[in-house]
Amino acid sequence: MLHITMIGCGAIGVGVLELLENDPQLCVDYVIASEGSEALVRQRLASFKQPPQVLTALPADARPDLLVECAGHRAIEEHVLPALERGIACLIVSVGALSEVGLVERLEAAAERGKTRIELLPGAIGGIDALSAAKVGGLDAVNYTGRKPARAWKNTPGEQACDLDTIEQATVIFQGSAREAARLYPKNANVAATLSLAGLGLDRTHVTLIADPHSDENVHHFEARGAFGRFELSLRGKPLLANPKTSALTVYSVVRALGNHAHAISI
Ligand SMILES: NC(=O)C1=CN([C@@H]2O[C@H](COP(=O)(O)OP(=O)(O)OC[C@H]3O[C@@H](n4cnc5c(N)ncnc54)[C@H](O)[C@@H]3O)[C@@H](O)[C@H]2O)C=CC1
Ligand SMILES: O=C([O-])CC(=O)C(=O)O
Repeated sequence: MLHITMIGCGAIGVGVLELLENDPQLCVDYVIASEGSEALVRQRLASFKQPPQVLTALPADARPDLLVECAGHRAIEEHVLPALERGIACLIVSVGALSEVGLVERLEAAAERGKTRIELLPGAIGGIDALSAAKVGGLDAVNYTGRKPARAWKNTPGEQACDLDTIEQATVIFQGSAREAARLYPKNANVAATLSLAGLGLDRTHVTLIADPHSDENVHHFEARGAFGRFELSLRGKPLLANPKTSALTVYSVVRALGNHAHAISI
């Protein structure tokens, strides 16, 4: 059985715990919550048969097989870097955090010192295997378009680009590099950052973001061209009820990745 520590227990975390509850090969022993939110998280987990222990930091003597981050950018600094130094393998869902200058190098150095590994999860997007394989032969262009319901862009610079409450047509709220998208839209830039890391990098991946008042899906579309040929992928993700910014596929991506570590065959 694999012993897991989960960082963050919001929309993704609860979804993952629900799906793992009856898996005999995976056990989440600890959930690490942010300071002050422990009681709320315990309440969220009250209906579980064997709820994980809720703490604000991993105990010094804990030695999980895997640590999975489902929390947000700050948690990488707070929990993932120290865990890597301790030799704990980490799975990261907040891939957008890696667009911060120098963070990739710090994660690599911490994993090397701890003689362990970091796995960046595909989350809300697919085709990352094909894109990173295509990169081996050389890529010429990667263009990504993220289209979400207007309400998903609340509290982002999208509010300055248009009136999200009254737009009647799908409206482009951003066009530029993945680096700029990550800076301006940190909570919506995970897919752009993942495509950049697998493909052409933050400066050469072109991003378009759209607020769509008629959509209730998170639509991720990208096109890649290179020596391998060309492919495009369009993924119409259903948002989670608990957080409309997050696609349900992200939960399944975490469960798949954990299962691949525990089961005899990984796919
Ligand atoms: N790779 C991908 O495709 C996607 C990645 N994400 C990332 O996953 C993260 C979580 O998403 P949701 O569960 O929908 O968000 P959420 O807001 O529902 O839940 C996040 C939870 O993490 C907790 N948290 C925040 N900082 C923490 C810290 N430093 N230590 C411990 N707990 C902390 C919060 O209190 C909250 O309970 C997002 O911030 C986003 O960056 C989200 C969607 C797709
Ligand atoms: O669709 C999602 O779940 C999240 C998303 O767009 C992103 O962070 O890039």
